[in-house]
Amino acid sequence: MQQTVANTATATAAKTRPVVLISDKLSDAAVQIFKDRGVDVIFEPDLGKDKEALLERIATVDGLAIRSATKVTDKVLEAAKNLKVIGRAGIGVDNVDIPAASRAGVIVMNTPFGNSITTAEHAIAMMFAVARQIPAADASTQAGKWEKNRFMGTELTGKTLGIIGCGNIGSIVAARGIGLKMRVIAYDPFLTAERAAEIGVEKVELDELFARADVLTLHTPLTEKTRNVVSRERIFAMKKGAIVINCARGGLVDEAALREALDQGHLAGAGVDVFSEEPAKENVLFGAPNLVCTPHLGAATSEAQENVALQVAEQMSDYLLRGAVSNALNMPSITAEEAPILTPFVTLAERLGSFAGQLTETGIKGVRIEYEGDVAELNLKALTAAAVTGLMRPLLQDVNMVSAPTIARDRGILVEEVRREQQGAYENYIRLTVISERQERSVAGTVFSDGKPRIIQVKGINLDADFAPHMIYVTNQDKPGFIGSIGMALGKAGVNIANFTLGRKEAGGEAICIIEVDGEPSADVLKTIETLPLVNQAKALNFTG
Ligand SMILES: NC(=O)C1=CN([C@@H]2O[C@H](COP(=O)(O)OP(=O)(O)OC[C@H]3O[C@@H](n4cnc5c(N)ncnc54)[C@H](O)[C@@H]3O)[C@@H](O)[C@H]2O)C=CC1
Ligand SMILES: O=C(O)C(=O)COP(=O)(O)O
Repeated sequence: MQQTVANTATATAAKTRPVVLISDKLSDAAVQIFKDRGVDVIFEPDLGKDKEALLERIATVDGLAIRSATKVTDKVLEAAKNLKVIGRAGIGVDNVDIPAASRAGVIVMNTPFGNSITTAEHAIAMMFAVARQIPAADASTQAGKWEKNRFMGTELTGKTLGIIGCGNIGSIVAARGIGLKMRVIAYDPFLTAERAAEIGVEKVELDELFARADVLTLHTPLTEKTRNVVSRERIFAMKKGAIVINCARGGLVDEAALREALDQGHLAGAGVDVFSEEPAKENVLFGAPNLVCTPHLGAATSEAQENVALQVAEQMSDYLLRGAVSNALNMPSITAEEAPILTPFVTLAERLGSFAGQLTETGIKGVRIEYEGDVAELNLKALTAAAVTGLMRPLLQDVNMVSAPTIARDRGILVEEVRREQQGAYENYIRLTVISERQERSVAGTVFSDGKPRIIQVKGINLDADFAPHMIYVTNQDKPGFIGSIGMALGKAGVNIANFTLGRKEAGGEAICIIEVDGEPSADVLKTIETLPLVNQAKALNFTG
């Protein structure tokens, strides 16, 4: 697909000047860059809010530059007959249906660092605004009330700042918190003990973070794993008088429960920049005591807006005019000449990484990728980047092949690459081993002559399976009755088995079973499998998008 996409873009450039539609409020700096580079621009800053008009305007353009107001749905992508690239001038891409974009052959790029300092500063500003009730005190003072006794605040020095999501923004917030003499604790499954020590935060589990934080601040992307992470139960498990700050995404918090906690005085206040529905003209939170709200202003400084606008215009122009790809979330960064040879191995490496990433729950210390046979002669940088991207993507929504190696390095994740001549029966063989705090887990694959990647080994156990959209990974004991019991359990739950693969260490020993199913298995189905007598573990694996 990479080559097709790249060629299409270059071909367009050869014929006519490509056209980019800007459907959100981007800095004028972007328009200038596009024009200077040879890209025509349609600048309609309010278009993102008008779904019907967007469907119409998107039909013929080559590129779409957006912020968070434009929702790029399946429907929008369907209407976009000529679209090659979507550029997000900012970080979060939860407003873009990336699997749908991939399916449509449209690259999605973002600007992963341009607004992170600004957003971290907003979180800190919100923390002070809430701790000292500044907006309410301001309104009261300007109303001539002089209510000196009404606005008793909270001192932040010595208090515990709990950070959920210690990536780019979270670690800047941590540094600022430490500067304010706060004790900083963080929950982030990708934060290693070494990285935590380096940035001066104490790594804790989620429940402990909720129990200890005086101020809780959120800095994770919105994914299916993070949605509602600040749940009712967790809000009420917080200390009385604690503060919640959300400058990440609205869907991370149970807004109704937060409202109740504020009304009851369980929480002393909250600072909310982002809402489950935006624009938030109405919200259950509005009117709650000591609630400070801003209309998604986290990235709203002229510095940050200039950064992201310039960057997105440069990246999009580079792609549309030269086929060069950077900061793409759904496409490896490789040249058009390399693409046809590398593509099947990039897919294999990314899927092996994703396989391991979906099974890893504790901090990752390192990853070793061994290449044997023909594949060892290729551009291993791209392949390793693809493997690391796959590994981190289950948790880091925004990771891509360009940023993955840097992110891994920043987080102290050691990436080891081993190149070998062919050793066994396979002409090409890639084995990926994840070294986590608790264990080592390896998965290996190959690309057959049909160009399709296959799983051929897990934890040293030979088997043979496709990377299917929905799979169940089971570890079990190799004893009679296992296949029957699992088949019965799935049948009873109405789950259709498309394929079933087994492998074992030795007769009667440790075994692995990979089941391809039609549709995503529910948590209940996985629980049922896990309670079967011979089963040790059952996990869902997903290879869509
Ligand atoms: N309010 C605003 O205007 C802005 C909001 N944002 C939001 O902030 C988010 C974070 O941005 P960055 O720090 O640049 O992203 P990042 O990718 O550098 O960091 C996100 C961190 O969250 C962690 N994480 C992932 N799943 C997790 C989970 N289940 N529990 C705990 N941690 C988890 C990741 O390991 C990672 O370290 C963005 O995705 C975006 O949604 C970003 C910019 C502006
Ligand atoms: O970059 C992000 O993730 C943001 O949330 C910023 O959103 P915005 O560009 O201000 O609509």
